[in-house]
Amino acid sequence: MSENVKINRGLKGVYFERCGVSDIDGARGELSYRGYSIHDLATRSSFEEVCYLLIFGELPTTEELAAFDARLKAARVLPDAVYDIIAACGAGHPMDVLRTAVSALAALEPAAREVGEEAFIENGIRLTSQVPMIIAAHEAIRNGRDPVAADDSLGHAANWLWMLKGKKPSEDAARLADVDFILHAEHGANASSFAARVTIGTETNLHGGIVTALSTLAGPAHGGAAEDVMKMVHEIGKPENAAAYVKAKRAAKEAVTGFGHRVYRKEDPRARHMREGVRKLGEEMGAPEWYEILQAVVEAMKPYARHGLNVNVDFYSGVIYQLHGIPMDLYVPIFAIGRMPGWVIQCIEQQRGNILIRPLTLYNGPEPRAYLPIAAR
Ligand SMILES: CC(=O)SCCNC(=O)CCNC(=O)[C@H](O)C(C)(C)COP(=O)(O)OP(=O)(O)OC[C@H]1O[C@@H](n2cnc3c(N)ncnc32)[C@H](O)[C@@H]1OP(=O)(O)O
Ligand SMILES: O=C([O-])CC(=O)C(=O)O
Repeated sequence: MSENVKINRGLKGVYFERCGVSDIDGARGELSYRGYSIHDLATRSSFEEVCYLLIFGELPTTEELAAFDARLKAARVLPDAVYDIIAACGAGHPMDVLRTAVSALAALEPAAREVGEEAFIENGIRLTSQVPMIIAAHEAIRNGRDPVAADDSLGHAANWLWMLKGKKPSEDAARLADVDFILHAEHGANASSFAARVTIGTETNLHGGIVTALSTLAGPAHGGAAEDVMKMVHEIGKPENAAAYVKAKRAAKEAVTGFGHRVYRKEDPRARHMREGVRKLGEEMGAPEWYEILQAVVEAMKPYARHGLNVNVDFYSGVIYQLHGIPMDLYVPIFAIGRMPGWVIQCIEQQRGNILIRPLTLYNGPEPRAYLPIAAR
């Protein structure tokens, strides 16, 4: 019987559910949220509007957006105990600190234990505001500074940069962060969202799902890629070294980070917005060499572009963060800020008409055998 079973390792190409949130056309390299092209959203929308769209299914009216924005701003609070926990974890990787702080919120805020659609929406909005606060507070505390209080005159992206740096960002910097969050907001059954759905499938609360998602996002095959791309760019050093770097990686059969995707066979449609951001920002800041190194890597990868191997969303984002003077270990947490509404809606979708997610593994261990007492082994 076992010979006839088809195993889908990594669940490649398996549909496990229907979902009306985002549509990824891997063959054409297209992405939309609730029917709206990612290109329209990245150029014309705001992160707050995209959060509303993802969670409630429609673009908001002016009044709906104002009310939603007020809910996000009202949620910009953290219990004192969370600041103490952040301080105690001070030297840890920011992603570990973020996950620990979100887990602590589950224990500290009684509403976090509630389940059901309304509770998921309320807690999802709360966490969407709290996640950037935690990351910024950790960055301040580990550098011996007091956390910067949120500024309610600023939108989500500008407020995040304000809390991180303690100075008001330029309009361009805030817009670039906003676009980055929009591009990262939702992506179907990616590893972290799928993991969150497995957790919610056991009928637990939203915070449990988000802690799972944060754990899963952290690895280099998923959210950790932007940090690794930046390390790669530093290692390459100058554009003329890119070809030798790529050749050595491929000879060693190692992945070149920032390339490849489980679903896209054309370029990841999100990459073009980040590429343009790197090019412009690099020129404005008198540091065009980072863009040149990235483009030299793209050129060097062309001979290996079988199976549609192209850059993904995180190939360019690291350089943008670096040009803004953001430490490398914050790159994965920044992805988490953007992905919050995607995780929230995936958890909501899972608990609507929930079914426990529990696939099978095909046994290939020893044949049945007799138990031997320890003295006889
Ligand atoms: C936001 C995100 O999570 S996007 C992804 C971020 N991650 C990265 O950038 C890390 C580097 N990329 C990778 O490790 C992979 O591309 C993954 C994990 C993202 C996807 O992996 P898979 O779905 O298993 O890749 P896929 O089946 O499409 O691979 C096809 C072929 O391309 C190769 N390939 C895939 N990615 C890369 C890469 N980055 N560099 C070189 N070759 C690669 C595979 O080895 C495979 O070759 P083969 O057929 O000769 O064995
Ligand atoms: O969809 C995936 O597998 C990974 C990805 O691009 C994302 O989560 O944004």
